[in-house]
Amino acid sequence: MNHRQDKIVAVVPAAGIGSRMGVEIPKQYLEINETPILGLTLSILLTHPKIDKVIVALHPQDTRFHSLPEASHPKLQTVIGGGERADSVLACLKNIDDEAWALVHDAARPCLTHSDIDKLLASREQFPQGAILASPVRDTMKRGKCDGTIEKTVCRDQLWHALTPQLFLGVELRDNLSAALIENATVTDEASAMEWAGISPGLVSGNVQNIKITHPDDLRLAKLFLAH
Ligand SMILES: Nc1ccn([C@@H]2O[C@H](COP(=O)(O)OP(=O)(O)OP(=O)(O)O)[C@@H](O)[C@H]2O)c(=O)n1
Ligand SMILES: C[C@](O)(CO)[C@H](O)COP(=O)(O)O
Repeated sequence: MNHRQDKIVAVVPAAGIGSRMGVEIPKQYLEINETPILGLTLSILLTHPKIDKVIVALHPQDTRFHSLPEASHPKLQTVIGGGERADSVLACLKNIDDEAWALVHDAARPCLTHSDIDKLLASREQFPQGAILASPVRDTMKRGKCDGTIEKTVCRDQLWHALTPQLFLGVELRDNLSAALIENATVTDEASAMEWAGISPGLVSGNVQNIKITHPDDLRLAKLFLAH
């Protein structure tokens, strides 16, 4: 395919408060092996040879970012994020060239590998409209009822966990995300905005260790994964 211009801009939503983590400081500043999660995530992106620029969305009241060693990296730019993850992503997308590819990656996923980034970038040949890293569900899937019992077993064929990064042409993602938000569509990841616009993004099987740190237990898992 014609990549038009092969400029890759990483977009990192890091403006959340980490309420499910249940601690005082935003989870992206919790440390694993004495390094803040956001620092770990940024260093993976900043050291990837194909990533030209990294734009990070920060909470308006963020006081910690400037203390990270990565904060002064020449490839890095910051913007103020919004009320929801999608608003933060959109704030970043307003700062990228129309023809650049946006590689959107959660600050809270510090176990991403360069080989998974390479796999996603290479998938543009197969999925020119963009793709996401994902992992097929492994367990038997149940739909529950409000009373805590099982309504039914759900067929797990073709069910995937959506991971990040998610890769789309910046201008297309920006237009679809902004239109989906105006229409109050449910947009929990970039692919949902593209799906809303009638596009079928590709699914690229990624490393299951690329977890999102959401609950306290995830910190222990991430530490284990990063040790290997
Ligand atoms: N308004 C928001 C909300 C979330 N995020 C970012 O989006 C990523 C994934 O979101 P999630 O895990 O839900 O983070 P939080 O919103 O911080 O967590 P919680 O939902 O538990 O409050 C995180 O890197 C988070 O910082 C963001 O940039 N802007
Ligand atoms: C984008 C995401 O990480 C994909 O798994 C996820 O949707 C983020 O938000 P969530 O609220 O934790 O689902």
